[in-house]
Amino acid sequence: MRDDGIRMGGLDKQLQGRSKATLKDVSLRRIFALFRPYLLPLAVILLLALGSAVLGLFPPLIMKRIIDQALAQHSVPQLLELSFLLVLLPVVGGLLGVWQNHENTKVSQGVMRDLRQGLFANLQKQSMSFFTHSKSGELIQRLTSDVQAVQGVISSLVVQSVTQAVIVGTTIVILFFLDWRLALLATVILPLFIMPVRRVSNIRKQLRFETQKVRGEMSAQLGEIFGVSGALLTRIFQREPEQQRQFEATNKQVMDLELRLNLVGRWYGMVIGLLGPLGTALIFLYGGYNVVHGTMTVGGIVAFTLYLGRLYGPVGTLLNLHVEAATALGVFQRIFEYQDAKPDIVDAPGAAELSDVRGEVSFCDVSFAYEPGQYALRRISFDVRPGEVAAIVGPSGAGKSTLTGLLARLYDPAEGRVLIDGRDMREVTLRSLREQVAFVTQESFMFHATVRDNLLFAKLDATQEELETACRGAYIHDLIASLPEGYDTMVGERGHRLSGGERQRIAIARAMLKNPRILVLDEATSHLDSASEAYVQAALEQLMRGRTTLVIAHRLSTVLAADQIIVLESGGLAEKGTHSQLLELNGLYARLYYTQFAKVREDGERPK
Ligand SMILES: Nc1ncnc2c1ncn2[C@@H]1O[C@H](COP(=O)(O)OP(=O)(O)OP(=O)(O)O)[C@@H](O)[C@H]1O
Repeated sequence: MRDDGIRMGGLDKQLQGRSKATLKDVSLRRIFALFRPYLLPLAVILLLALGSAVLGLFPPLIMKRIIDQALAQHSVPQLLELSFLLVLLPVVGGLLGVWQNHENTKVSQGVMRDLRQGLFANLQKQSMSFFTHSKSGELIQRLTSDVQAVQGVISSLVVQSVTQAVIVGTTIVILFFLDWRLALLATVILPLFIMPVRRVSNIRKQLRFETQKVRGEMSAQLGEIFGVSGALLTRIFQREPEQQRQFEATNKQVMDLELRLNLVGRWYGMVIGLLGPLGTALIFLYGGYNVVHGTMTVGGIVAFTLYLGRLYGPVGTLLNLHVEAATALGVFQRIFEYQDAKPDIVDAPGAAELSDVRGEVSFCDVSFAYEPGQYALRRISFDVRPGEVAAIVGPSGAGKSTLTGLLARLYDPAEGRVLIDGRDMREVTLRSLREQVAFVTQESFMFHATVRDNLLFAKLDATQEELETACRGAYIHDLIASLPEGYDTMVGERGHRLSGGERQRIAIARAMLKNPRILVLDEATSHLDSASEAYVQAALEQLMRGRTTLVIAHRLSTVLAADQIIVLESGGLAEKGTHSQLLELNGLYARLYYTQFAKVREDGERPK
């Protein structure tokens, strides 16, 4: 016990030091607010619990009567009657218990559903920067097992605390009613056990927070390692042993934390366990003395010790509840953290609908930084007229993807404005803006669902005819039709059963279904063979027809066909103009042309 105490003291300090930085106090009011929609079932639960508590008060009194009256008077009818009551009361209590348990589960499951729903809704509102800063495994952990972890506490917090308090209260009254001196003796030892509870609770709260955090890290690790891309990378580089070691380390951390969590409070549990025997011994000593002197009956002592069980048991439970509830606060803290995450890209107050879009895009002095002070784009200005194609070129890391991301308001510029048809994007609703913009990137994500579902993602109410028209336009219909179940064929996670070019063409069909005015394309670099690339190219040409297009260009034909070329370098606008204008300048574009694009020409493409 001493050993635990010493260890706990060290840990206590260590965790308290850390807690200042990481843990805000989670208000109980906020937790109770979760139960507001369930006031009626809660009232039923409390009534049932009170009923059980009151029923539980009778057996010791009945036993007292059996010993002191029925047995003393040798009355068999009285004995039968009282024994029958001794059976009847627990049966009724048991039935109430079953009902209460059912209501409990309904409320706790309801609260958990609400928590998950709220978290999910808030995560859906977050901008892309939230997701680039989080690990998906960790998000899943908070939504699932963190929420699950509060289940036990939800019912204990609400129901147990009240019922146990009622049992303690009524039992103390009865004890004093039976014999005030004995009652005093039985209750004076209680404060001894209450004192350390706060400290134990705090340590457990911190440890629970830590444990869930490490569990979150573990989920994140697993999500990456066993995701298709991660699994592939691991196998190619044969990093299985290292990952095994990393996992072992996290796994051990979880185990150690759980062990510490279990250890803290074990000695305390043992002390609470001593409460009953200690109290009973005192009562038998003092009560027995009174029986010897004829001032108390044997039935009185028996009833008294039975009530003691009803006093010490619930006191122990209440104290433990405090500890358990505090432990759960650590988990609530993690859940609330995500519930409180404020989305940074939201509709401005009074934002208007963007309708009848012509498709004019303007960047006016736009600067952007992912991290404060580190600009990924600096003072970019250009205009693209409706239906025009702007090719964006530049060395790797120049800011091409960042620039296109601003167009769908995945991020907001730090300075300057992005305009569509002369209107600042931030003045229109996100929904109406994003309806007008479609992306086709190199990595075309497919959900693990049928081809049809993946297509319908772009337009939920599209008819089969619309799907087929789009797929024909994207040169993918024949392939889909040849799959075993046609449009109802499942595609694996990330569409891995389809080739890169096929996935891209499905993505193009998806964009066609969406039918936006503005298009953002990230051209495939080299992972497509020439036949596949020809299909993708033809599909893209169909898609671009009549739409304003910003294309991160890697192909010579694209830059040649573009109405203007925007050349980026280290986040700045280096040059802009047509192919021939830029070649004349003999600057960065000319250099790129002779190194990057001329290489493509050697591969068979011919400049016009
Ligand atoms: N989520 C992010 N957080 C922080 N920095 C980022 C993030 N995404 C990109 N960057 C940085 O911003 C700069 C521009 O990146 P961007 O992806 O826009 O370049 P790019 O021109 O598209 O490159 P590439 O042709 O290699 O795809 C780079 O320095 C990059 O490291």
